[in-house]
Amino acid sequence: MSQIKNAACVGGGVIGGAWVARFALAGIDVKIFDPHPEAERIIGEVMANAERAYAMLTMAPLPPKGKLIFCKSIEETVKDADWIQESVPERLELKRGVITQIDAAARPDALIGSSTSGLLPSDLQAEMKHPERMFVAHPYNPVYLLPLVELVGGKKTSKTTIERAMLGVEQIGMKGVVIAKEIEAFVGDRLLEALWREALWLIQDDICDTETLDNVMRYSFGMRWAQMGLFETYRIAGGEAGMRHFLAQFGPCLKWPWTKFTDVVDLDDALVEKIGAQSDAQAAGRSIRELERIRDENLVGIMHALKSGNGGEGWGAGKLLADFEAKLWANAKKPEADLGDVKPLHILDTKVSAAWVDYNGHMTEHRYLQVFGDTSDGLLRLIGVDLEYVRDGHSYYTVETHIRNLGEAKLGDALYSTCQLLSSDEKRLHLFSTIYNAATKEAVATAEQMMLHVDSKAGKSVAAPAKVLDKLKAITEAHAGLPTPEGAGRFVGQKR
Ligand SMILES: NC(=O)C1=CN([C@@H]2O[C@H](COP(=O)(O)OP(=O)(O)OC[C@H]3O[C@@H](n4cnc5c(N)ncnc54)[C@H](O)[C@@H]3O)[C@@H](O)[C@H]2O)C=CC1
Ligand SMILES: C[N+](C)(C)CC(=O)CC(=O)[O-]
Repeated sequence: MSQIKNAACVGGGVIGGAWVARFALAGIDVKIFDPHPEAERIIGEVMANAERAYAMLTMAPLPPKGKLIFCKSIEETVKDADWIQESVPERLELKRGVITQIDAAARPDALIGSSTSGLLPSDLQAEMKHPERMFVAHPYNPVYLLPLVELVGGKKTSKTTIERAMLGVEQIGMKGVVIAKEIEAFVGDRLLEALWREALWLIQDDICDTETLDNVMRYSFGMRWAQMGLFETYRIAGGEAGMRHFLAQFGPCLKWPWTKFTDVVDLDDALVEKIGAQSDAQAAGRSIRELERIRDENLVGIMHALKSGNGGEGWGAGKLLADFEAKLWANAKKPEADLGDVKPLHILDTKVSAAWVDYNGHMTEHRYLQVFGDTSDGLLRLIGVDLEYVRDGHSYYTVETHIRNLGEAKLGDALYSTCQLLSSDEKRLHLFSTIYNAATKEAVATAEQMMLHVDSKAGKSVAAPAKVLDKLKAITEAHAGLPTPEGAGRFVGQKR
């Protein structure tokens, strides 16, 4: 499949809005059709949450954000799209009608995915003229952060369509899994349905309340599931004899009356009110958007932890994030600069995200180090020390940093950083970076740093190769004519 350049989202609610964000943050223009009078506001709020989450998730250079274009009809929305994602309410007749309407207006080579939680693709594609290009692409909320998409073909879906869909979801940083046979609710939602039914019985029968049930999950097996899933968890639970022992020991329990979920609880008004009241108490006055932001921060933290898991190779969603970031760096515009320019190099442009703001209402201290770290990374890429160079076993390590905070940076402030080389030799790189407020041009912080070129396998400093030193020399000589930055050579402490 050629790259997705234009996407279309029909339905922009909880899921459709998050698909919009996922496509747009992957640099893809998105046309949207949703008759809801508040659709633009709702999708704008989802987009803001998504951008906040991505600012926490990665410092890799995202492509320029795709345009969001709100359309007045399905036809206008889908006519130029490479990928069309349907996310209207879970009603078969409504979905079938919308998908048939999409099919009639879409380009012959367009892919048509449905976000349905459990309807069969064969049923959805029944009235299409070109059913071969329709499939289920079932995501998990929030689509802009949870990478999994269940790809399910119907009786008339072509093999090529599923292959193209796999490439498409990979392009936007997601993990496509192909479900071998269509079945209602596919895999994830069947598992979730069983858990959900049992949970409702436990609340109905006053075994526990919603907070207790959620705590049982989040302080125990919920954490296991986030990285080991079910079967790997149980393999380990079988001890040295592994899965076969686990099955032998816990197989018989399956016949004991441990669960009731084969019967569906009667969601009568009393139970709805009981669950609603307990859920309200749990939320403790937090709005949905506030809960979404807490959820997103937690999900980012989990993915960061998994990114360094498995001995640093990454695990599960963390490895997927690492692979996606490597692609972002590889696809990023190669930094260009006139290395002989007699002025500090302009390296990084960024914006203070909500995740960077602390209880003092301004950018918190460790985020300055993050920006200075990304600034020195930007300088290193300019002299050819990029991920490929690092993979070849050499790098520059920072061995000393002195940061001065000169002012405050507030939520939403646009910032940029510059870098001046104070000196360099075959092993050392002495640099002075400054973060400026892009609007006022005032310096908000400086960092003086010493970096050492290393053989990362041997774990010792070695001379950098000529191809790097030549570039370093050009910059150092150009910067030799600059005034020594105010603050260079400073140390922490009061004047004696
Ligand atoms: N909410 C969730 O946790 C998940 C939902 N899904 C599936 O995603 C689909 C959408 O669900 P949600 O986003 O939760 O629902 P939602 O109610 O939040 O959003 C549905 C949107 O569709 C719009 N809409 C209604 N008729 C339309 C039409 N004819 N054309 C265009 N837009 C129309 C509505 O205005 C609304 O904004 C469903 O199939 C659902 O099963 C999938 C994964 C998770
Ligand atoms: C509750 N639900 C069936 C809509 C859930 C899903 O479809 C997937 C998810 O995000 O949990």
